[in-house]
Amino acid sequence: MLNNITLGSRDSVLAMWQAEWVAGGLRRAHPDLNFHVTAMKTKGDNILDVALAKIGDKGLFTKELEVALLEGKINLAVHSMKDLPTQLPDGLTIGAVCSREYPGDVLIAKNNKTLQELRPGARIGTSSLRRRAQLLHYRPDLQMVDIRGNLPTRLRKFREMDLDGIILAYAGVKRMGYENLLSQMIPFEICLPAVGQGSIGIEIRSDDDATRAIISPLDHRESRLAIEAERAFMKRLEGGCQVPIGAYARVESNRLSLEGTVADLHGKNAIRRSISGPAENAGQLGNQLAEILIEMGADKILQQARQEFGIHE
Ligand SMILES: NCc1[nH]cc(CCC(=O)O)c1CC(=O)O
Repeated sequence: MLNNITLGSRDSVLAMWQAEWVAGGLRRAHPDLNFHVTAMKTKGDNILDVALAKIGDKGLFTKELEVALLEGKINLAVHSMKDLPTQLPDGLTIGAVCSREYPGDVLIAKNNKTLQELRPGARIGTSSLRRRAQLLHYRPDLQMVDIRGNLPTRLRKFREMDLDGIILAYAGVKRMGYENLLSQMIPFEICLPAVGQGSIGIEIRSDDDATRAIISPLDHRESRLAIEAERAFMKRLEGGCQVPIGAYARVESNRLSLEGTVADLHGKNAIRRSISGPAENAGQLGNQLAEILIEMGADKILQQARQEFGIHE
């Protein structure tokens, strides 16, 4: 009988918040079982001086957890869905996708300015190629500055480097209790989120039916299908989390609508289309939307981005 369950998490404050949130949900669902969170460092946490896109390794924030999972040291791994590569190692699977937080990006800016109000040539901190590409498409005059690190570090750099603003995921800002710092919820028309952004996923061993059953109360069907569509879209485009791809899927009344974009790093070209269909065809819809974008030249934009930033997939 499985009654002591170990959850693995990265050791960042946000990751630990998320893991404790999952543990809390599991404790409410199973008052008779014991859950505890164990933290570990990942490669992405250790290498802080290199731009993320240049490290060029899928699973930067997940691999150590996956090894622990495969070795049986933990029963499940809690991840930000957006950090989880589309291709999981053999023997592992996503056992549950939790109810999604608002998935959009936000601006934290000096004097609470919006993107529109920023001074010409304003310096904006982000290490994400997706944010960079879409923001430059909206405001080509902006100067994008690479800042890495976890949320507290990025906020510190925002102040220390005297940046005009930084772009973050709303979900992280909310979970860390920084909502009072928000200057703008960036409209989806300007910036589509990263695939899976705002959702917490639980990874398990594929053959571990006991853990799968234990976590099933935390699975949220609409979020799971939406993210399945987004991940299929990204997989077809062969993008990791560090390519200029954005996507946002929603499920309403069992219909799924998906919007996706591929943008070049200078903001000159941005291809953006949407698709909708029955929610149970989530994966197929994601794949189809990717095909449409490829037809329009998305693969050329991505190829160029990979060359320019030396991304090795
Ligand atoms: N890139 C790191 C990361 N991974 C997940 C989140 C936010 C939480 C989420 O998407 O669920 C963040 C912070 C950010 O991008 O601002």
